[in-house]
Amino acid sequence: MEKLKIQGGFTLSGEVRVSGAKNSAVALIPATILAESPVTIEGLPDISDVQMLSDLVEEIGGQVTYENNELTVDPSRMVAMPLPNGKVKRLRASYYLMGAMLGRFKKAVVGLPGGCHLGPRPIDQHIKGFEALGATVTNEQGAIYLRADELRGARIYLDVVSVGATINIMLAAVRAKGRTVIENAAKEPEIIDVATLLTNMGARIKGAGTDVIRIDGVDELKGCRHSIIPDRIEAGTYIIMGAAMGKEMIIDNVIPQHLESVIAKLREMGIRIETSSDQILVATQPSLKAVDIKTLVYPGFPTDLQQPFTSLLTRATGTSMVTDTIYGARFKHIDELRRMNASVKVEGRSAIINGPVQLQGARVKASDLRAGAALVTAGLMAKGITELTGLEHVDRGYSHLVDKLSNLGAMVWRERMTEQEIEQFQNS
Ligand SMILES: CC(=O)N[C@H]1[C@@H](OP(=O)(O)OP(=O)(O)OC[C@H]2O[C@@H](n3ccc(=O)[nH]c3=O)[C@H](O)[C@@H]2O)O[C@H](CO)[C@@H](O)[C@@H]1O
Ligand SMILES: C=C(OP(=O)(O)O)C(=O)O
Repeated sequence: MEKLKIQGGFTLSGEVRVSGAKNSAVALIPATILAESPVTIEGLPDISDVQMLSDLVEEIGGQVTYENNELTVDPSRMVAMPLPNGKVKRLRASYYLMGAMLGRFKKAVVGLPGGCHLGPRPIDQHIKGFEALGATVTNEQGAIYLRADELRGARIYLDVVSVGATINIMLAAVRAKGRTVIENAAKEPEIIDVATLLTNMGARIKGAGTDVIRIDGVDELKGCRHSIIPDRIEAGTYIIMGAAMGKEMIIDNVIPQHLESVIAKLREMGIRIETSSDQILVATQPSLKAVDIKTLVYPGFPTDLQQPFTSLLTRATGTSMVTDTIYGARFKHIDELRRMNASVKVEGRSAIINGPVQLQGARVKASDLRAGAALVTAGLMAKGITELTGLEHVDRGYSHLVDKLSNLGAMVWRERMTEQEIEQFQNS
């Protein structure tokens, strides 16, 4: 087990290249199950969620090769092997195995997913969608059993705008008979990316990226090559780090339109930001203004960036409020920020931050992926050394974090934890 150490206070400059999008990758890999011949995905991030999903695809008989961030899956010998336990519990996106296996085999057994603990994360809308397509769905001892004699297109109105349900229904519906219409669909860029792959495989999908998606089912899908979109959340994390500590820092391989809500807020704080077609330049300023943030579905401010943004707001003058309308309990990082001298309190779905304060290095623990990103951001800003544990969360979503930050001039490194530290960590 390792911990991350950060000696804070160093200016960040130079260029950082963003990796492929985690939330696309974790859907694109299960989507390969639907093809009859090999699918290649280029530009995948080196993160544990990708490793986990390619292992799961291998477990059901996929032949997987992975080299230079390029994954090829030959799905021709796959079978509908039950996956009730094990790796499926270690990430959220294992739920996409349900839609993909249901589409291809008309049956699946997949354990309930894991992922970040952000309060309740039900999958009722996924199940409602599968049932509308004609599947029988039961929950038996923590695993979802799906079976259908035949999948038939249907009109599905999502009661909650859900990224996961939108993609999962799309994965099953591409192999249903007739037309499926998903209403009140999520509009995140990752949904367009998955629809692009499926379309290249031969699927007929219209409207991905809008709130009505129409899918005409086909009898067969073939292999193809697909290049993944850049990770807007990883990019946003580096922009926030640059807003805190950057001197003309450049974020490369980014689609600035994916981050308009974040860029607008940073400009409101007084941060200098310049955008070009695939790069963003960010430079901090001596004094930053407090702002309020409310997370919303895309294109609103992403919930996945509210935690690192909270760390940045400790430097702003005045009172800021961060309200998470997607996950009302996504505030486990706040206690840790307090250990670092932040003046933050949580009231209901909001965190209230008073600044500016000088953060101090401390021993802190990442309770989830973006809590980790928040604490790394805080560590970069802090006086002294910050020690971060819980790196298994961070490794789910940040490719080569230490190398990328070191190249920007940060003083950051990983160290093996002692037996005593591991015991303390496990008991905390
Ligand atoms: C692997 C992946 O892509 N993860 C992202 C995905 O998670 P995920 O797909 O889990 O998030 P959803 O968009 O489904 O969830 C949005 C909201 O809807 C609720 N809900 C969702 C489904 C459902 O069946 N019933 C229900 O009530 C959730 O509890 C949440 O409050 O979108 C989230 C919201 O942008 C991001 O934080 C995650 O990084
Ligand atoms: C919540 C997240 O991931 P997951 O849905 O995979 O847990 C995230 O990426 O911030």
